[in-house]
Amino acid sequence: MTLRVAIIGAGISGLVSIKQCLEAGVEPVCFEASGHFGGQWRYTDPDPQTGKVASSMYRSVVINTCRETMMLSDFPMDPKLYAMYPHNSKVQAYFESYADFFGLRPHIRLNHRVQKVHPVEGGKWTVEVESGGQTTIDTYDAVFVCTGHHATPNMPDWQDADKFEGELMHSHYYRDTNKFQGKDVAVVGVGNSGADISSELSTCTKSTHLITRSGTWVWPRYLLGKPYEYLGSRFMLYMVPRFVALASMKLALGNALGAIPKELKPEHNLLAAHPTIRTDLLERVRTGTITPHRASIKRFTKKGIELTNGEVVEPLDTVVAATGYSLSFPFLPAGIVQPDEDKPGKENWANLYKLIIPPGHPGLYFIGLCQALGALMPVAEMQARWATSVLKNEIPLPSPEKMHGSIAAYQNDLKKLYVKSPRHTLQVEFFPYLDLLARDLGTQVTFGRFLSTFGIWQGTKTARSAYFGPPSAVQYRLFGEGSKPELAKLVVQRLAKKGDDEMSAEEVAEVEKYRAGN
Ligand SMILES: NC(=O)C1=CN([C@@H]2O[C@H](COP(=O)(O)OP(=O)(O)OC[C@H]3O[C@@H](n4cnc5c(N)ncnc54)[C@H](OP(=O)(O)O)[C@@H]3O)[C@@H](O)[C@H]2O)C=CC1
Repeated sequence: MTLRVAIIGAGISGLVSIKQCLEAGVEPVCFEASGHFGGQWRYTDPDPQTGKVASSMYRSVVINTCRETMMLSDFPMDPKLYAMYPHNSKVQAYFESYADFFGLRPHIRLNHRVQKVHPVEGGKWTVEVESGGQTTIDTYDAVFVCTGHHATPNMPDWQDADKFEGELMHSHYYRDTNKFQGKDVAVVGVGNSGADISSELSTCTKSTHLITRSGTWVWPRYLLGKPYEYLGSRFMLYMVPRFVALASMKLALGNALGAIPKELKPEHNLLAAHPTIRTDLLERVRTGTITPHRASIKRFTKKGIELTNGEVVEPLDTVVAATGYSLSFPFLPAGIVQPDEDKPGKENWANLYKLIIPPGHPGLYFIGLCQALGALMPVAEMQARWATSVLKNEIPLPSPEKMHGSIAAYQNDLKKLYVKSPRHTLQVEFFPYLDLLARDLGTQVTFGRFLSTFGIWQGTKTARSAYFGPPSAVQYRLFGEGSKPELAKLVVQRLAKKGDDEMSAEEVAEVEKYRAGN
C-alpha cells in the first residue's frame, strides 16, 4: 500500500518534501495555511484590517546566499534569469518554476491550516485541518513539519516599554521605508534583519541608531572579486587547517572593509556567530548616517530608550526590534521538540536527531528546522531526501537512547563552536552537514567515485571543480541514489569556471530530461 505523508507548510522545505515523496513513490498531501506557496520568501503586504503579515519578508530583501549555493541540486538557476544574489521576488519565481517543473502544485492544499497533529497506534499520525470553517481529520503514515523557525517574533520584555510614546515594532512587521521618512528610529539587533533595515532606513530618516549588545563581523556579498561563499569550498573546509582559513578570511575582510568600528566590533571569533551580510553597513556607519551603540536596552523612557552604557537615545519615533525569532509548533503535543521547553534558556533548542527526527516519535520528521552557514534550501532538500529514505526503511535508525546521545554531542559541539545564544541552537555548516546525510544516502563525494564514474580526464576535471568551486548541492547528484551524473558534472564544472557563465545547451537538455514523468 502506498504510504501517505502529511506535509505541513508549502515554503521551500514543503516543496522539496513533496518532490522527494513523489520520487520515493510516497503520496504527499501538503497543507498550507495561507493562500500562496513560497513561505517566508513570498512577500505580502500587511492585512489592511488586522495588520498581520504572512511572512517576515520586507520589500527590499535580496537573498544573502549566492545563486550557486542556494539552488536546488537538480534544478540549476540559469544566470540569464537570476542575478548572483537575487531579489526576493526572483527567489519566489525560482520556487514557482521548480514547483511547475516537477508538478508539485496539485499536491498543495492552500488555505488549509493544520490545527493539531497527534500520534496514534501503529506509528501513524492524525492531522486535524481547518479550511473555510470546516475541520477534517485524517490519518497519515508520517508527518513532515516544514514550518521553519522564522515565523514567531522574539520580542524582548523590555522594562517600561509600555511607557514609550512612540512605536515599538518587531522587524517581522517591517515592509519598507515609507512611514519612516524624516523620523528618528532605533534598530535593536545586528543580525541580517537589523543590518538590512538600519542600512536602508538610514537613507531617509532624520536619525538611525543601531543598538547591539554583542557586535558582529560584517561580510560583504563579494570578497576577493567573488561571492563570499566561494571561501567555503571543499578545499578550504577540508584541506586547509581551520585557523589558517579563519586568518585568511579575516585578512580578506579587513582589506575589503577596513577595521570594524568599535561599537560593532565583536569579541567572538569569526564564524562563532551567525554572520551578518550587508555590503554597505559599515559605510553607513562611517558616513554618520547610522549611529551605532554598543549596549543593551536598560529601559524605555517616554521619548526613547536608556541604554546599559548610560546613553539616553531620544527622541525616537520608532524602535524596531530586529531581535530574531523563536521556535513554535502550536499544532504539536508539548514536549516533542523541546522536552525542556519550560526551562529558561532552553527556548530554541530542538531535540532532533540529525535535526530531523524527535527520538521516540517515529513517523515525525522536521524539514528545514536548522540555521545553515550557507543556504537553507539545499539543506532542506537533503533532509527531505534523507527523511523519505528513512521512511522507506532504506536508512536504519539507531535506538532512541543513541539518538539522544547524538543530539547531546551535537549540542555540546555547538556550545564549544558558537557564542552561547538562542541564535545558535540549530546551526549547521553547509558541506559538513550535507556530507553527514549524504553518507547515509550513499551520495557522498569521494575522489575515487569521480574517476570511476567519469573516467580519468573528466573525473579529474570534475573533482577539481567540486573541490575548488563554490559550495553547491549539485555535488550530491553526482553519485549514488537519485544521481543525475551528466547534469551534475556539467553544472559543477560551469560553477567552478566563472560562476556567471550561461547554462550550456547540453545542460538545458539534461535538465529537460528530468522533467517529472519523463
Ligand atoms: N537578506 C537575507 O537573506 C536575510 C536573511 N535573514 C535571515 O533570517 C534569519 C533571522 O535573522 P534576524 O531577524 O536578523 O535574527 P537573528 O536571530 O539572526 O539576530 C537577532 C539579533 O537580535 C539581537 N538580540 C536578540 N535578543 C536581544 C535582546 N533581548 N536585546 C538586544 N538584542 C537582542 C541578537 O543579538 P545577540 O547576537 O547579542 O544575541 C542579534 O543581533 C537569519 O537566518 C538571517 O540570516 C534575515 C534578514 C535578511
